[in-house]
Amino acid sequence: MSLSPGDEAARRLAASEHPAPDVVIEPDADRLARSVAEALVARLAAAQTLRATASVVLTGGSIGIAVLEHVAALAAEPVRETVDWGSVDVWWGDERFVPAADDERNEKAARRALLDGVGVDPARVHAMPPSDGSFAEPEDAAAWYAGELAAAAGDDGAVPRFDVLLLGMGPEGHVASIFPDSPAVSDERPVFAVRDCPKPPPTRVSLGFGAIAAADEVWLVVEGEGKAEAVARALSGENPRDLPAAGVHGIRATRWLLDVAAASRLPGRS
Ligand SMILES: O=C(O)[C@H](O)[C@@H](O)[C@H](O)[C@H](O)COP(=O)(O)O
Repeated sequence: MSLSPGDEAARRLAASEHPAPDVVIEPDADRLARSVAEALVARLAAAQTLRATASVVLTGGSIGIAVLEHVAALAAEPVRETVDWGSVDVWWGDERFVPAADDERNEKAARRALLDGVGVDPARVHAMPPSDGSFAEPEDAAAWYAGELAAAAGDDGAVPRFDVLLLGMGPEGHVASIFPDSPAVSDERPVFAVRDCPKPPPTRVSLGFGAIAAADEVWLVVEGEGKAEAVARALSGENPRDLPAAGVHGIRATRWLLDVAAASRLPGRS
């Protein structure tokens, strides 16, 4: 008995457990950042038409912050969709465990790029604690953040269902602060401390694979030739222990949002 195309797709989806990732390629890093910003505004606005609130998990890194800068610019343009930022829950995928005023903080960069200019509700901005806050140790900061996630999740469990979870990726395939062959790849907690991180600063707090998988959509935003090999390996099903970016999936969608350079090692692209 031959399967109809719809049956075949359902069979593949069931077999794959996760929807197949989709790949979007933009000409360069700036147009990638703007395209992701437009898509993020549309997705959050759409979520708010359904339930008045929306939730996003931000990432650090250069392209992650560039996206926020473009979102801020869009907020100043007469656009089709508008986001009620006062009803958006903002979380982080990872954070450097350094003083709050340190320029290395992902939160500080996100506030400067977007949050301080769009009227977010302070009670809905869920920053991971700094090293000069209430917690002297990153493990305690992580435990507190796990409580924040669980409180927001309510009956849904340990982690709320995020509408969009943004991730950058390092040249060796790390996402958030989950690095290859590190304890983080097998840590099943939703959030944990990371020490001796290969990317400075060395001490961080990071979501784990389980929390990332709670997102409705996971968007990996990657630019540059230096990451092309890792992109190709991730999309060819590499072991997440060796290449963490290969191990992240959204419930409904996993989107690889690339510039031409980062996509250059994909089949048919070189
Ligand atoms: O805190 C961090 O450093 C980020 O969360 C990290 O995971 C980042 O997204 C990647 O390292 C990509 O960074 P670039 O976009 O700057 O290459």
